[in-house]
Amino acid sequence: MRVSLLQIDVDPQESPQSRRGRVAALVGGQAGADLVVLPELWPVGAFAFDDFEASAESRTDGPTARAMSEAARSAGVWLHAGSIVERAPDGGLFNTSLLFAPDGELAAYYRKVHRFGFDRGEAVLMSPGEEAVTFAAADTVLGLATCYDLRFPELFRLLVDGGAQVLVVPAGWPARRGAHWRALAVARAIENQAYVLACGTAGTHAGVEQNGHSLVVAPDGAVLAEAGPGEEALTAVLDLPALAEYRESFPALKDRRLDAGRAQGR
Ligand SMILES: NC(=O)CCC(=O)C(=O)O
Repeated sequence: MRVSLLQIDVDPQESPQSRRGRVAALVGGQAGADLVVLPELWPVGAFAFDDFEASAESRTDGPTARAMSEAARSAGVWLHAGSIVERAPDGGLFNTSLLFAPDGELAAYYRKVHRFGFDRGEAVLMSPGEEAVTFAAADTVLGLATCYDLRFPELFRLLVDGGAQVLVVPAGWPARRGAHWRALAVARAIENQAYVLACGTAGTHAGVEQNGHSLVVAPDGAVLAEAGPGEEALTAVLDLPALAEYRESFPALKDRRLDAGRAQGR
């Protein structure tokens, strides 16, 4: 399975409309990949909180959904189009990832469960998603998560219980916590014996330097590919039969003790 992670530079000088056109062309350049992945909130910037309201769009027929549906169709690829600020029919905002099939259909969407910002930004401007989402695509099962979700291993367990073999994590991760990004992506791969595709943004927006350093991590924690800090297309080949063999030969997931009680204070 050939994957391409497009680590997009979110430059506030570039309009979302212009960036959408540029990203669509970049997706077009990945024809032949089985899955192309984009980062979190790349049309607006994950930290551009002041612009969330104005950039909110429909997940079915907003400008990003339409452009990415057409990009997936013309390249003939599965496209995880990163996330958008979704305006829900009731007016609420969500940080919503979109997965398009090679015919351009919106096959699945995931609303970020863990909102970042504590008492500001996304955490107060957006509503939380309530569901873990897995989806069979490109001859595997994808598990969907977004950025800050990386810090919550229990979400990833739900994805693995749902059959996920490839965990797709679009992000807008700040450079100042780059060490956490790498450690968490590798840990989620090892503990879940799954591939992790962690696709971040590049550049600086809203005064927050982005980490870049998108990662493709194998189920044993080996980093198969890592981007630099700038805009880049990162490619890798995932060996899905080897993943199944690895889970058989090192069956740690089967040793989970879901029956064990909570820790007791003594
Ligand atoms: N966009 C985000 O979710 C940022 C997460 C982050 O900065 C962190 O977990 O650290």
